[in-house]
Amino acid sequence: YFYKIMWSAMSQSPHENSVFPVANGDRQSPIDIKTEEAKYDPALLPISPNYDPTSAKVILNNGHSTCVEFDDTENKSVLRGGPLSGSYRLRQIHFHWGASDDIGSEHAVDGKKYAAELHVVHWNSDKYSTFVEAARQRDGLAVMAVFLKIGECNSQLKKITDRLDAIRAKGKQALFTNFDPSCLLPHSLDYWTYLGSLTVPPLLESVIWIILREPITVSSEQIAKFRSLLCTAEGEAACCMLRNYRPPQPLKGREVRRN
Ligand SMILES: CCCSc1c(F)c(F)c(S(=O)(=O)NC)c(F)c1F
Ligand SMILES: [Zn+2]
Repeated sequence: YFYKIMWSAMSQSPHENSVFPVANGDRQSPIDIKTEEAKYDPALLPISPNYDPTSAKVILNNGHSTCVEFDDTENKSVLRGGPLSGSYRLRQIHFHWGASDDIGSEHAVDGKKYAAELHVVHWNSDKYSTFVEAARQRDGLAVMAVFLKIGECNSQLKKITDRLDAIRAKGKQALFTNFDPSCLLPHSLDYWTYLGSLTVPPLLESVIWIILREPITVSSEQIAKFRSLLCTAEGEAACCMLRNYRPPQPLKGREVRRN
């Protein structure tokens, strides 16, 4: 239901700012990370993802991205450490990309954009009972972001891109289990962190962002497969999902820290 509210609102207005005043809020995402201004914080712990592959359930096309959803009825797959207090339970992963390989990520690094960006979405299951409740709290969500740059084919991402043909139209889903999203993380888990928001309506300012500094490598053909997804349902005039990233938003005095 929350999901439907989120996405239906997106189709109501051509301009998010008019429908969602929070779009002009003080902690909007994404941002352009100015590496020289990021402050080293010795108190920041290493991040500790601990995912059970059996918690993966389905892969789906929601009309705005492809996502893999996980069973979050218990603390089977959690993220701890880093800037977080307590356990954040894995909810879903999804991707953002652009119409060409020179753009596509949501966050930028010193003005540089990557070809795509993976988001691993978690919610604060220590303090809140559900994802929907957590999504309305300032410390409710933790999203780990991984940049995707163009190079060799990524054999781990292939587990996802090989399934996209089965979920080409909006609303399609397929069983997808025995998958640990750690397989999509880079060797180094060094990160930047800042307080931000969802990057899709309702743009809730409830996200603790953890942006991994090392990108992973994927092939141009793999990103092209994302663009072949449809943002339209079966029976509707087909429209390809060519891009789904929000541009960087004003920092408004926020601090970006690094470990
Ligand atoms: C199940 C309800 C939506 S879960 C979700 C999502 F689908 C999404 F796209 C983003 S995002 O803003 O785009 N990226 C961080 C989120 F933060 C989310 F929490
Ligand atoms: Zn996202």
